Amino acid sequence: MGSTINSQHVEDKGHVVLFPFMSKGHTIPLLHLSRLFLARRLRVTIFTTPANRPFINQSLADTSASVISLPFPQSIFPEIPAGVESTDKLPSIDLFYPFALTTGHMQPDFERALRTLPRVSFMVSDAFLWWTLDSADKLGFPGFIFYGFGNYPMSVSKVVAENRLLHGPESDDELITVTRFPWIQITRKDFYEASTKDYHDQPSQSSEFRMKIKVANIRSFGMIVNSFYELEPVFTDYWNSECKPKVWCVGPLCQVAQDEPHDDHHDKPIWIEWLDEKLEKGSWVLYVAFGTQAELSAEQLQEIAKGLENSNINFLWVIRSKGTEETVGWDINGFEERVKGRGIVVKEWVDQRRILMHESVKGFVSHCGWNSVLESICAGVPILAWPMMAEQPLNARMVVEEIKVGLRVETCDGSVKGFVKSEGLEKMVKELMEGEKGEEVRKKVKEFADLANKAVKEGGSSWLTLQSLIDEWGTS
Ligand SMILES: O=c1ccn([C@@H]2O[C@H](COP(=O)(O)OP(=O)(O)O[C@H]3O[C@H](CO)[C@@H](O)[C@H](O)[C@H]3O)[C@@H](O)[C@H]2O)c(=O)[nH]1
Repeated sequence: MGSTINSQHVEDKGHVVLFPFMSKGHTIPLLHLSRLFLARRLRVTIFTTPANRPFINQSLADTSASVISLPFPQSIFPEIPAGVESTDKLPSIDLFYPFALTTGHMQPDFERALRTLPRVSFMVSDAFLWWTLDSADKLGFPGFIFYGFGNYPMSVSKVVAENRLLHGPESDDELITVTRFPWIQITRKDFYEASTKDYHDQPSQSSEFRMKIKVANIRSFGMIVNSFYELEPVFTDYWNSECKPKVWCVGPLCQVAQDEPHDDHHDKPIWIEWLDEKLEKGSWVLYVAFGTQAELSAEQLQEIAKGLENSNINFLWVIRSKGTEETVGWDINGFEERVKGRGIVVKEWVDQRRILMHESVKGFVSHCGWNSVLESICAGVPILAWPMMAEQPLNARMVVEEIKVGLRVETCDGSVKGFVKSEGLEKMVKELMEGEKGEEVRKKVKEFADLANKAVKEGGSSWLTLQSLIDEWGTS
């Protein structure tokens, strides 16, 4: 899992094309995967768009990966502002479907560029870029898809859909037993479709997108999954014995970064210095962050602030929500002043993995984006699960009920995506950091951290799976 892969080391054991979806949570793991291919002596070409290119160039600056950017098409949907080329820059995540559908217009440019490349052995592209499978088909190389999440949500969703389980109950909060996995109970609110404004307002865009993805699934030669066998053996076995296409678990991909050195003299952000100080004093810190997509209301942000303030726990809170200072009644400066010495708020991009790996960090309040879950597991940090959208409610169920590496935040109406009052947060933060249940999940997450580490080491399950993928499809 070396981190420096320069051109001298790369022999031509095949050529892989990668096309990540334009969203950080989808791009970051595929950049890690590209390092793994380079380390196994494959040539790598990554496709992206001009506005996303700097992030990719910077992430892979020390490698020989080639990056090609294709113009992002003018959207036929007027709501998508010109210049927006990634989901985190959308004015609202409600525009996800128009954005994703717009990418389809890149297909001609993609195919023109592919025709100029050395022979491609295989492609790994995000399933959200369904049209790339068409291109692979036309140009005669196998295409694999990547979703960015694990086998648990995929398997549960499949069983729920096939058995039309969401059609039965009268209320969105009623518990439904997942027939094939009867120890799991879900509610309609665990699913994006059934409970969001987005679905009801844009049923045609949503179903058009889902249909395209379904076809891409059928066309693909397999799914590359950012997970490891030992984390979800039941769901991986279920998928590979009863469903298609085959899944290849090659993660956790964030482990690729585990050997990356940090130049502490030249590269030490103030929040890492702050964590160092806490560590010196023997104090524990709670990390609070909700990924790159979640949109929290000003009201919800205020409740978080109050809950953290009242908890008396040390915390590092990364905020990306728009409109914090501007919102009436939200005095973030006053809040920072009051919690000075005990808590800090960061409004910039952070190296999340570095924070989670810091020895002072002993808990993570997370929206349960799959990358955050894996990064927390790898760092041995237990999670306070607070799912907000997409497959996050299912990830939260897995974290809390299946692998038991976290607790769930208390919502005021008890539902999976309900509003969280300061008291509900304060209570569960204390339980995670100081309580008995917190201690149990802390112990459990360390066991999985160990398994994750073994999975990616030479001879481990993910290491072997990647090798068999390359042996089967790599050599051109
Ligand atoms: O300041 C920041 C903010 C984020 N990150 C990284 O960005 C990624 C965020 O990914 P994730 O935790 O999965 O959250 P989202 O950005 O919300 O991810 C989207 O994509 C995921 C993968 O498909 C899904 O699981 C989520 O539901 C979906 O919201 C992680 O690697 C973080 O470490 C940073 O390094 N610094």
